Amino acid sequence: MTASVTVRVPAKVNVQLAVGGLRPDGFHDLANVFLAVGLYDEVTVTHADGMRITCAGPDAGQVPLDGSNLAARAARLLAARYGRTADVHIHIDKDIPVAGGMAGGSADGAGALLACDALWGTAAPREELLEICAELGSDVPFSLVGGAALGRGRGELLTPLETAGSFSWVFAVADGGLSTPAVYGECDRLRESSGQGATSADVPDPEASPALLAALRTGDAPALAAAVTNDLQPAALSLRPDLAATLAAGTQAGALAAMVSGSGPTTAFLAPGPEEALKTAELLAASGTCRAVRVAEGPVAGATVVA
Ligand SMILES: C[C@](O)(CO)[C@H](O)COP(=O)(O)OP(=O)(O)OC[C@H]1O[C@@H](n2ccc(N)nc2=O)[C@H](O)[C@@H]1O
Ligand SMILES: Nc1ncnc2c1ncn2[C@@H]1O[C@H](COP(=O)(O)OP(=O)(O)OP(=O)(O)O)[C@@H](O)[C@H]1O
Repeated sequence: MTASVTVRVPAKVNVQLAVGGLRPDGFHDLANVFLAVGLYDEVTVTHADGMRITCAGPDAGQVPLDGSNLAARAARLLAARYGRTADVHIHIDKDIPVAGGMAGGSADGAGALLACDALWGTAAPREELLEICAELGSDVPFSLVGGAALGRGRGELLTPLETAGSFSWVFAVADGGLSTPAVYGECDRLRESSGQGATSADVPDPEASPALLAALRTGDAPALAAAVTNDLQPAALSLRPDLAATLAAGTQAGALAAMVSGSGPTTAFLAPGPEEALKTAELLAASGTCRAVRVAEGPVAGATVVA
């Protein structure tokens, strides 16, 4: 019997996040262009009597260790489908910022699912794993597949995207987090207060930008920088006006593009290459406008069994 399984799962950045109108089910239709980047959580599962969750890492204190943890929910959903109990110790080595708009919880959900599938020998078909991921959250299917992909629907319906080469990113981690529903809610509020209306009847269908997809396909960082957009950025800035100073500091530090990562408050900066990314990271750290700075390349592979 396998004693333990470890799965490594990357963070994501949204290079385009086009947000459609509020749907009757409370979600928004998206054209969500995901890129997996090389900041990783590691999820290790071991047989146990009952379920137990532990977490290590600088942000570990902010991670729930009860049944609400996405990793615990993933294990329970898989166990229920295969008529077994989720008797497992889940340990999360957390390096992805918590509540930072980089899909850290989603990464742990996808990681625990893949790890339990290997530990228990359930060998669930890929389609079934993706279904469980979609049940866990809109970002979770992408954490499983990684690379680059266009997410339609609420972000869970994925089409892989062709990319060339690697893009260099700098991430500025902010103090505190932002709640994803609160940021979507603020997006609706801003739309309504501008007289536009916030429902699917008022907002045009979101579409992926052809220029952005071409930039990914050709590995052209300046073209990607010119095409990145995030419809949640005004809402994140409205809730966290201090992020404007971080964005300005990154631009001043030589970034080709500066944007809020997903629902924030992490901000993302595209650099021409890895050397320039290190330089931008140094200057950003010195600017005093963020809590920590990370550099990462993308695209990288999705959830992968490592041991
Ligand atoms: C901001 C992004 O990270 C961009 O990739 C995602 O859209 C959020 O994905 P997530 O964290 O997996 O979100 P979920 O757990 O599915 O949903 C949490 C809440 O976010 C809002 N939500 C999420 C996805 C979506 N397409 N529309 C929404 O309005 C809803 O209020 C929902 O109740
Ligand atoms: N394994 C987990 N790791 C971190 N947070 C978790 C986990 N499971 C549940 N959560 C809850 O989810 C909330 C959001 O955390 P997460 O790190 O996933 O945010 P995020 O990166 O902004 O997500 P996204 O980019 O998908 O919107 C946390 O405040 C926490 O309460």
